Order: sequence, then C-alpha cells, then structure tokens
Amino acid sequence: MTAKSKKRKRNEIKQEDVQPKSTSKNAKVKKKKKNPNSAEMVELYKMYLESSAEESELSEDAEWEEGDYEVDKIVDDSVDMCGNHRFQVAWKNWSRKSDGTNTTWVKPEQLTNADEALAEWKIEKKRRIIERRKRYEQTGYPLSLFAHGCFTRFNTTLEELGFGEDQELTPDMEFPSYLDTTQSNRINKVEETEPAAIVHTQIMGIDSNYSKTRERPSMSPSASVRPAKRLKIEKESVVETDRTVLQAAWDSATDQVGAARVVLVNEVDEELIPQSINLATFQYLELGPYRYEGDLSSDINFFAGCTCDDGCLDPQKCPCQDEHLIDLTDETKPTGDRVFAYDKNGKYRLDRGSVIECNAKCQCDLTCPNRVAQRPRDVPLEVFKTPDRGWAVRTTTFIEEGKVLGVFTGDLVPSSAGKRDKQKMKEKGADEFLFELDWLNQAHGWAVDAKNCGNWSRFINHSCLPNVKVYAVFYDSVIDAGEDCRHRLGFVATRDIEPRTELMINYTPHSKPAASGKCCKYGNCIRFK
Ligand SMILES: C[S@@+](CC[C@H](N)C(=O)[O-])C[C@H]1O[C@@H](n2cnc3c(N)ncnc32)[C@H](O)[C@@H]1O
Repeated sequence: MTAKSKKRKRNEIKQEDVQPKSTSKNAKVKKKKKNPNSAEMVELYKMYLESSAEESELSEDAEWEEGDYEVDKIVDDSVDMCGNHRFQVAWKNWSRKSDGTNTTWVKPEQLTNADEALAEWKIEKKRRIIERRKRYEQTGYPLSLFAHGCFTRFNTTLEELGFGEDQELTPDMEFPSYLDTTQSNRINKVEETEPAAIVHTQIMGIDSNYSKTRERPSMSPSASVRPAKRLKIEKESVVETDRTVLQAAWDSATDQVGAARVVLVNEVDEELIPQSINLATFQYLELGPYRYEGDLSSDINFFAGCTCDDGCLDPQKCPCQDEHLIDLTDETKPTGDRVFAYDKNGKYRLDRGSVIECNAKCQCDLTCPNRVAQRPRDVPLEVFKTPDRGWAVRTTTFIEEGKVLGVFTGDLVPSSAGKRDKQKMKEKGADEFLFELDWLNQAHGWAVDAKNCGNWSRFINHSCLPNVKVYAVFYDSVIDAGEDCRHRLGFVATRDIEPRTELMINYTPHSKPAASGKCCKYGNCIRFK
C-alpha cells in the first residue's frame, strides 16, 4: 500500500460521514410491549445500525481532529438487511481514547483512494472463506451440504444481517429457524438477559422468522454501540397465506436439492403471490431435468465421457473439452489448445459459447471443475414485485462476474418451429415463460415452458443492458445436437452485481436495438431509465 493511497484527506472522509447524525429519536428507543410490526422493525434496525448515543461522547472526546487519516487496512465488510454495504476500516495513527479501538464502519463511496486496501481485503476475504470451509468440513457435516447451499445461505444471511462472519459452526449449534421449512407456529424466545443485539426479521419481505442473539461487532464508529433497548418477542405464529404456502413449497424444493433459498418479497403492493402462479398446480423445479409427460430418455452416448485421473485439471487430457478450441488471449486465433469453459473457481469464461460439462459418462463427481451449471445454485435470491414490470429476480449477495447462477427449468414442449399447437401459441401470454432451445439449430424441435413448472429464472425480466446472459450447456437431457437437441440453459453474471440489484437478461441478444425511443418492446427497459 503506498503512502499516497493510504492518505485520506479530511474532506474525503469527514467526521460526519463516519458518524451517524445525532437525533434525539435515535437515542431513545422505547421498549415495546407488543411485537413490533414490519415497518417498526425496519426503523428499529436502522436506528440500531446508526445509533448515535455513543457518538456524541465521541465528539466530546474530540477524537477526530483536523488532519489526514490514513487507512491501515479493511478488516471486515457487511451488508445489512436494508442492503447497505459497509466496510470496517482500521485507521493509522488514530484510536478511541475511550477504549483504544481504531476501526470505524464506512460506506463504499467514502472509501476513495483505497484501491490497494480494497484489493487486499478481497484477497483476505477469500482466504477467510476458504478457512471457514475447512472449519465446516471439520464439523462432520458433509461438505456437499455446505457447498450446495445450506451453510452458504446461513452465512450469507448472517452477513446480510450485519452479524459478520465470525460465527463458529459446530455440530451441536442451534440452526436458525428459517432453515426449518415447516413455516408454522414457530416459537421465538428471546431471553431478556442476553447481552447482545437481537434482531427478529419478518421485515423487508423476508418472509420467515429468524431470531438470533449473540455478541456482534459494532456497526457504528463507536465500538460500544449497542441497540438502545432489547426487544422481547415471546411467541409468534405464522398466519398461513398463499405466500407462506408458496414459500414453504419453494423452500422444500430448494432444500431437497441443496440449493440456496429463493424468497418471495413484495414491498410494492398487496399481491401475495405472482398471478402467473397457480398455487395448486405450480411445481417449483430448481435443477431439472426438464418435466415431460411422455417417455423421452436421453442418450448418454452423445457425450465423449472422460477418465481423467487428475480431477479434470488438465483440459488437454479431458475429452469433454473437444469443442473448446480457442485462444483466450485472442479469440480470432484458435490455437487448437483445449481450455476449460470455467476457471478454477467455477467462473464461466465470458468469451465462451456453449459448454459441454462432465457428465454421467465421466468418472469424476460433482466436485469436478467442469461441472458447474449442474450443481445446486448457491446464490440466495429474491423474487420481488416491481412497480412497473411485474415480478422480477434480484440477488441478496454480491455476485462476481462469471458466476454461474443456475439453469432454466420447466416443461419440455415442442418448439414454435416444431409441432407446437399453433392455436395455443396464439393465446395471450402463451410465450411469456417460453424459452426456445434453438441454440445450435434454428430448425429445432424443442422449447421449455416455465408457466406451470419452473424456478426463479422464470421471473427474470428483459433489459437491453443486461447483467446476466444465457449460455447453452450440455450434461444431460440430450439426444443429439440436431433437431432433438434438448440442451440446458445456464445463467451467468456478465458483470459484478451488487446486492439487491435486479438480475436481467436480454431476451433477444442477437437483434439490433430500435433506431430511436425505446430499445425494445418493453417500455420499462432499464436502458432508458
Ligand atoms: C419471463 S416473464 C418475467 C416475469 C414477469 N415480470 C412476471 O411478473 O411474471 C416475461 C414477462 O415479463 C414482462 N417483462 C419482462 N421484462 C420487462 C421489462 N423490461 N419491462 C416491462 N415488462 C417486462 C413481460 O410481460 C414479459 O412477457
């Protein structure tokens, strides 16, 4: 880290930036006699995050004096349940007189000229994640449970709630109640004697109960900040609504395959569930294979299959890579070298087209680096109501460019170019959830309809400036690469995506934008917002 990058000018991070504004309201959070409602909970939580009680003491101490402040390092980061991202920064040559601590929580925009500190933090964060994984392996829980969602979700949620990542996971620990998908008559007891923050969430659309008591680091510049008053929540029973029923079904379906949770959220109006969903008949299908009424077995002989004894680490030896002959440094010059479609962290190389993943004909297992789209999704998502384009999908965690998010699922039906019932196709909205499988062959025979069966991806809206794209991926459901090709559709992030950002794809990636006005048929396409 250079001195220059570390130097922080007084006008870059001002005292009022790192310190919450003082209001008498913040300082006085009255103990509630009844359970707070959602809106009250949001307010209380915000107050907790921005409590100013101790900050006035800080000002009196005049602990931030005129002068430059240098970032020593970033020691933590966190996204609270309101979606606010903050970094915990350790400062050089500054500490609190009161307790000797030298960190404050700052917003990303306040961290200017801190590229090196940020880069170092990124590496450190990755190191912690790897360490955490090792710890979890030692708990005796199968790694698959961690890798495939359950623990990831647990930690992500802790992070989102601002609890940090220092929770030790032990086999006998109490699981948060939201991992229990029964969704009914939950009892959340909060001991009044517990010393730390208590957050109960039935807020911001998180439609399950989660109560947790534990010591936690301050979210405020003052290390001693604590919620002004603890909340006493004795008992809560969840009223069964269409939403809780649908949520329970989705939870059960995602849990069954070890995928991260998809939460239904509506902060816009009273609609409980998307009107396109028939509660009685809709089937949530996270991974597939595609649903099909008839008998359509796939032909495994379509695949080469591999016998790699090095865990498929060398693309030159893995015959599944036959199709992948490009030079990643210059796409126009195929070298004949084989390269994996994914890097060693499972990130899709965005200059790639379709992908053949290792499969049932191969000797490797799900940990193979060439099996990515077929793994259960580990990114927690929300299906949320928008004011102007129906329901949509957003992430609750940071997503890195190249991250594979999951696959499209639904009913396998004849394509519009195939034998699809022409009359049915004319019905209004008949193609609303339809994805044509025409990647390799325009005279294709199949499409996937997610109207009555599907997953989170059926809610992805269109944008001419998308942050996600679709690629064809082969690992099952294939007869051949011609008319009977029934490949899978993988979703991949085409850039880094911040938490609470809507995920969007371009429905017609190969067509040119309209000359003027709207770029597509969707009036609310974000390109012109
Ligand atoms: C696959 S669905 C997406 C989920 C849908 N919004 C819902 O509420 O179920 C496709 C439909 O969403 C709507 N849609 C998608 N992108 C849109 C956009 N950018 N603006 C407005 N409506 C959009 C259109 O009605 C489209 O037919």
